[in-house]
Amino acid sequence: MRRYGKNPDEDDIRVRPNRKGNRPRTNIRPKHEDAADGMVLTVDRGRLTVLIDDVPVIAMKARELGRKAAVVGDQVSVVGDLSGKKDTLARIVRIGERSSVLRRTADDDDPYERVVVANADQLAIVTALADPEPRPRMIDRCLVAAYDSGLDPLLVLTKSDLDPPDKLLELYGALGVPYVVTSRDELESGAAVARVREQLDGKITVFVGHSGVGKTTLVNALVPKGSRRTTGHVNAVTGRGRHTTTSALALPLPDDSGWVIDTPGVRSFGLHYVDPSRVIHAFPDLEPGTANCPRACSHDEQDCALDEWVAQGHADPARLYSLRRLLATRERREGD
Ligand SMILES: Nc1nc2c(ncn2[C@@H]2O[C@H](COP(=O)(O)OP(=O)(O)OP(=O)(O)O)[C@@H](O)[C@H]2O)c(=O)[nH]1
Ligand SMILES: [Zn+2]
Repeated sequence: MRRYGKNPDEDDIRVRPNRKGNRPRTNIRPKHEDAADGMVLTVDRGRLTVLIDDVPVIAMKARELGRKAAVVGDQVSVVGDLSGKKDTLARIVRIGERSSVLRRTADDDDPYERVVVANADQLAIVTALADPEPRPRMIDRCLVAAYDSGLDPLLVLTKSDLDPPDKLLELYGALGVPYVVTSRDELESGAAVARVREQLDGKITVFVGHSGVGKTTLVNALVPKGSRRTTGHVNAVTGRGRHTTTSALALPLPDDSGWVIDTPGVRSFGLHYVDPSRVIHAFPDLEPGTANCPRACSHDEQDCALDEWVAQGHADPARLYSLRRLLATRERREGD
């Protein structure tokens, strides 16, 4: 016999005995009416940390959700033990509609796309100006991922004490990507942090960058220990640091001024899924020129109407050149 109460299953639509008789019960209850809403901070081997009313709660996905995975940044509804106490495990019963999804495939040939982060507004592409040398193709691939996902890109150029940013900025000038430049001195004085924060204000920003570019240094400066209250506990639970986790981790900026989502180990983005027609949305000056393109035009082929559009003076040739350079990064080359 199934009993109501101990482990209430919200899908159960049987009429609850109404001993007091003062509240009419219906057997058509909304699903999971008592669920609490929160945001996924990190995922570790099927265990998700969800921030609910400032309390990090460990939860797993309810079976009824099927194959759909909840990812960092997802807004979810949770039932069960929400105390956040050790060894408790709540259940995620609903994943909210996503305003954006940042996807990648492990490889360009890998048709299985993974959603890395949901609901982010901005992608901060962290690149060192030297040590390690900047890799423009890697930056381009990240830009394509941002444009494809509908995230605003932001270039964060670190280590300007080692090399000036001029050359790189020239390369990205035509794209009009916003940027901030940081150096060791400015990190220490706080000037760099203030400048970066300005760009993050009120937004959910995903930080990507490959090893050694200074991402950890920057994130630590942006999100000081004191404002990690919520995730200090998480770290103890997920053991981040003790073993490597493949998940992103959401960290609150001080004074509720936004979120930083740190992504370990995203060296590049497999771009298997990218649809040129979504990327072109990021080029509103070129987009009208695609009206005469052949069907499913890659915008990087002989019959593409954009050459004509630019030749007629409707847009800057440098913009078309940049678009094509970005689209070309979909073909993986050695070193990507
Ligand atoms: N010269 C200089 N060095 C910096 C700057 N920022 C960070 N570094 C150094 O660069 C090295 C790498 O910095 P991290 O913050 O660990 O880089 P990361 O991108 O997080 O790298 P992983 O931890 O390997 O993922 C460290 O030795 C930092 O001290 C900077 O602005 N200027
Ligand atoms: Zn075209």
